[in-house]
Amino acid sequence: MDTEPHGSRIGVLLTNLGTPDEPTPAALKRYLREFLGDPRIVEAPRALWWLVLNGIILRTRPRRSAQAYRRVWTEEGSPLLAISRRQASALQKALRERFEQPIPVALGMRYGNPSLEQALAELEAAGVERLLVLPLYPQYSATTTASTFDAVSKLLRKRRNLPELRFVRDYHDDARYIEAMAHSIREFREQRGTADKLVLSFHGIPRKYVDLGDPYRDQCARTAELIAAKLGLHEQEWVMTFQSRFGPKEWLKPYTDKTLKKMARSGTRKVDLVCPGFAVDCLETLEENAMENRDLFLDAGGENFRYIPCLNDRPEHIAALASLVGRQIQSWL
Ligand SMILES: C=CC1=C(C)c2cc3[nH]c(cc4nc(cc5[nH]c(cc1n2)c(C)c5CCC(=O)O)C(CCC(=O)O)=C4C)c(C)c3C=C
Ligand SMILES: [Fe+2]
Ligand SMILES: [Fe+2]
Repeated sequence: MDTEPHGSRIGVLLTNLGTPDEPTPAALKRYLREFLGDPRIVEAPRALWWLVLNGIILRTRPRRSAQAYRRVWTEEGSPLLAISRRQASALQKALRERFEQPIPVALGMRYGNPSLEQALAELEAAGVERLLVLPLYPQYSATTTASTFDAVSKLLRKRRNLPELRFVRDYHDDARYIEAMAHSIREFREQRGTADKLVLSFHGIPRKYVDLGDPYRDQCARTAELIAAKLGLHEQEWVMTFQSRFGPKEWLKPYTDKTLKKMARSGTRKVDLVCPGFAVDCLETLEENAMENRDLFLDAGGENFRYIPCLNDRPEHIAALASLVGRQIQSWL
């Protein structure tokens, strides 16, 4: 982290969801207990949910999830964490170049490690008095963005001397983010040819949350439309879907897996799939899409399934994030 002292002492807390420390049932149990215990993630009567979580889910899911994580684990550890670290250091470098002063960037995960507490302590130690929180969720959802806000404000409750605070709510229609997404898809297709259909797959949430006012689905739809428009795609050349369903209740539709199966059965041969809502490749993109959903599409009669990686630490992504930060901290400079 950039710690050279400077008058303005602006800092950025870059956050993402988090990941288990190891791909083992024990580590998964710790991670899932924290994650699924968050009332923003599962809105259910607490006592009842505690029983279901501890009595059923945490007895079975950690083993299954650990197996899935093992399929994507790298020498550097969890992809989400390894890539996020690269992102944070690239962003810090870009900010220093752009604003000609050190702007420390600390990485904190909503669940697991490095924790938000560790990241806030790093920034405090660097003398940061003006803090920008940037959750890497392009589309706002109470389950993710608001949950990060809850956790940061809870931690700041312990401080006597608060920093001046800004919080990025979302950047679903940010021109540089949309352009970075379109550029990455265009580049992929220029190198490898164009498929019959582009699937833009977002993480789902329970449908009820949207019915109660979560703007997530509308923001995903807007992002998808903007990317498709930037690529000059016709209506029949792309589709927005929602993945990673959890539990028996209805989630946002159309579901990614069911859509892929239907497409394969009705004659779509070549599919490209991209995940604009994930700033970083992770279990949900690398295992669920690039492995499970690929198999599903091919088994149902599809010929070619190509997964287009997330923006990760691509230079256009880092530049888009740096310009987002720039807009937020303009009056602090
Ligand atoms: C139980 C409900 C869940 C909601 C609501 C939910 C929303 C949500 N999640 C992300 C991003 C990610 N989720 C990831 C993993 C993951 N998600 C859930 C459940 C819900 N997510 C679970 C149980 C898991 C863990 C894995 C598993 O056991 O299946 C990840 C990947 C983390 C990694 O380590 O790689 C991300 C990223 C968003 C954006 C979102 C709402 C918009
Ligand atoms: Fe999730
Ligand atoms: Fe999943």
